[in-house]
Amino acid sequence: MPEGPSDLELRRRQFKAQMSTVQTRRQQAVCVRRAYKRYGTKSNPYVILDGLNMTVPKGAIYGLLGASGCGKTTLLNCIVGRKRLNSGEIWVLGGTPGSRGSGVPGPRVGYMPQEIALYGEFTIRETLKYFGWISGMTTQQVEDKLGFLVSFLMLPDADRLVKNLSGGQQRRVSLAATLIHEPELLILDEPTVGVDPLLRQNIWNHLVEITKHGRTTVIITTHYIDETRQAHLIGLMRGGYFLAEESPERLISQFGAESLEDVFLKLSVIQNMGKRRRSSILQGVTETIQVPSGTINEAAVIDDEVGEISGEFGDNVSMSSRGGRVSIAPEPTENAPPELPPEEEPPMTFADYFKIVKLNHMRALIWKNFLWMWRNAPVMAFIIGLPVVQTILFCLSIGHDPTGLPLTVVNYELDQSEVCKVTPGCNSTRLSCNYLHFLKNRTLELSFYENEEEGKEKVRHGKAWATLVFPSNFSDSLRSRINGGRSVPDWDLVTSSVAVYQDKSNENIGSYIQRDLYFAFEDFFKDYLSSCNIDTKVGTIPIRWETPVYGYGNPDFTDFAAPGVILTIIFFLAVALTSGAMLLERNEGILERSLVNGISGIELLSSHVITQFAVMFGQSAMVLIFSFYIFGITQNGNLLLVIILIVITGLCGMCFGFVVACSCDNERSATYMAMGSFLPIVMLCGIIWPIEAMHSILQWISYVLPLTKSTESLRCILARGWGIGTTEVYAGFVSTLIWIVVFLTISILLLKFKKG
Ligand SMILES: Nc1ncnc2c1ncn2[C@@H]1O[C@H](COP(=O)(O)OP(=O)(O)OP(=O)(O)O)[C@@H](O)[C@H]1O
Repeated sequence: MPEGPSDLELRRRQFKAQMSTVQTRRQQAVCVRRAYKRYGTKSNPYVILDGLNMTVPKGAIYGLLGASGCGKTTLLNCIVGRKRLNSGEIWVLGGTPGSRGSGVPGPRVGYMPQEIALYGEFTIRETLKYFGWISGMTTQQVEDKLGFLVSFLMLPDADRLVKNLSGGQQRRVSLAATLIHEPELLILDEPTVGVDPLLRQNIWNHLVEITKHGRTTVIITTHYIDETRQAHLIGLMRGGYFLAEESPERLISQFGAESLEDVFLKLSVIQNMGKRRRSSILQGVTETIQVPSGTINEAAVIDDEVGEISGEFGDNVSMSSRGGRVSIAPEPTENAPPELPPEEEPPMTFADYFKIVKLNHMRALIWKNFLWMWRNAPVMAFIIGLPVVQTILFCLSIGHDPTGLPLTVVNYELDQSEVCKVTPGCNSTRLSCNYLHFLKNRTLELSFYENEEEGKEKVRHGKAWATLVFPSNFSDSLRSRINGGRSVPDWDLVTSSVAVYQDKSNENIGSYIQRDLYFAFEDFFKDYLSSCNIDTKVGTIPIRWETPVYGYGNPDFTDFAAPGVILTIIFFLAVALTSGAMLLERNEGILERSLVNGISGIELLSSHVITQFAVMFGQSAMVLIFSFYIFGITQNGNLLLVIILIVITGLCGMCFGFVVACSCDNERSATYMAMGSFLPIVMLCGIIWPIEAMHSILQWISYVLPLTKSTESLRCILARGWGIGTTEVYAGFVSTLIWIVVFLTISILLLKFKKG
């Protein structure tokens, strides 16, 4: 008894020819017309899609075949709305991908990219939960589907971490994540790579099963050409267009070939010859290898001459069979036609502006981010601990007075081999030694030499920072200078001074030595005057230093630098953390996958802001505790203001991190961008040196940098105890908030428009 038509054959018969109009194209699952896509520049284009037409009827399994690098993934990315065509049209499930109301990208589409695109630190269950949640499923629905997928795809225990699975198992988890929410359109980029033949057959059976009722459509790319025999339609892609778009059986029978591989080979030969010798040879070739009329895209063969590729080929019509125009489309049914998205994008209602985030998306994203942090606890501990380490290093190493600086002394007042000893009293003849005693108290290291040349030699060789030379009658001359009044001879004025030969190559050390010499002299002189019963005030310069209005009598560079350093640490660690997390997400393909599932740029950024806010809060708290309570950095202001300023600076850093991640394609360029911005910002925002000392043009640049105003503001709060009512203080808050808005806007625009 003859066997009846198989299930597959019955399904294929449903795809019947009809005229192609915009309305019929919108009825297809996917319809691509005159797609042109190039990479590279206009002057040096690398054309990937060159007038490609494609028609995928609803309920079909469409096998997309072509050599590696021919542009299959690019085409699929354009279909799911992640890449833009340079010209041409695409309808997906009746709408234009990316337009409002089309539902694409969104849960109507399931996209399995070529790369694994999963978090290695998640278990299979957690992975499916994440993708289920973002598609609007409940946890229970995910659990119900999980069991089926695990057994159908022969996955190991659902609580195994993805990173511990084999490559093939990981691909199957990726497939499960695409199937979990039963989308209307499944786009699978090489799902069967690394899958054993039995499971491959199971996957195909499953695809046949889910497409049976016409609700689900599948586009699948594969390198195993012959497995697409089970597809309803296959498109053979080469050189930027389809050589053929037909049912596999028809192709095989029309070409008299044994396999689809043979068909592809023959079509490729025809295309090559066409390219070499143009259409004139077409006839000969088709005669030789008996190519059936109406099968090949002749436009593809003779493209050089005709120029415009037939817009009708995607409707499964060759130029030679134009009379009998057909297109593959589902048979019109008695039932009402499927509901299509609106042709024009509906205008935004007032309420739409407030529906910028979906709760299920936010929940899934935040849960995923926290789970990632939890699974990477050592990394997170390092990230939270790093600012503390930086703060400790800063407080211990920057701004303190240098100690133990070596000086050489040549004292001609001493007899040969006499040791320099303190000799108290008004008539002391060793006042030089008394002065040197005060110098030693200021932690300078003194070493004595017999003559000036030897002392200077030490300075020249970098062994000492200065040499001091005391004249032989220093004490007597000094006394004469004090007692002589107007009649002091010039000679006594000269010999009562100490000559200093300094190495001033180091500005800071040079200044510290000068300061110590002055201060030590003041102390010595007061001591001397009191031993002579003279009022010590006579020995001071006639300027009285009263208690400072702000700060201390002996200013500390640590206090000056601390506000800028604290804000820089918080800002740049937030940059590193955010850009790192986003680049990881993007480079592993998870970002792309989430965006295809309908996650918006705003949702993605908001979820990162929320999760990393928690991290930043921890970082800020630790920095505050260490700076103010352990190292005692001056804090005269309102602590709440300090906390708010530090937190919004971290937020600003986070937003800059988004810009870095969105504008750089890999970690290396992100590192360059972060470094490239770090150094100028640190130099110009007044942390190291007062802005007033900069070149006037740089001062202007400095004022618009993100950390300048906030550093000044924090300094005013900490050192002066000013409140938010002061211009200098609120300017820091306003400038930081403006930068947050600027960075966020740039990131959202980059996420939206930076597509291929
Ligand atoms: N962003 C890009 N910039 C420049 N060239 C690109 C870019 N993406 C892809 N290409 C190039 O475009 C061509 C088509 O790439 P595509 O990934 O679409 O091929 P494919 O058919 O999917 O290949 P395979 O089967 O190996 O996955 C390749 O030569 C690739 O190098």
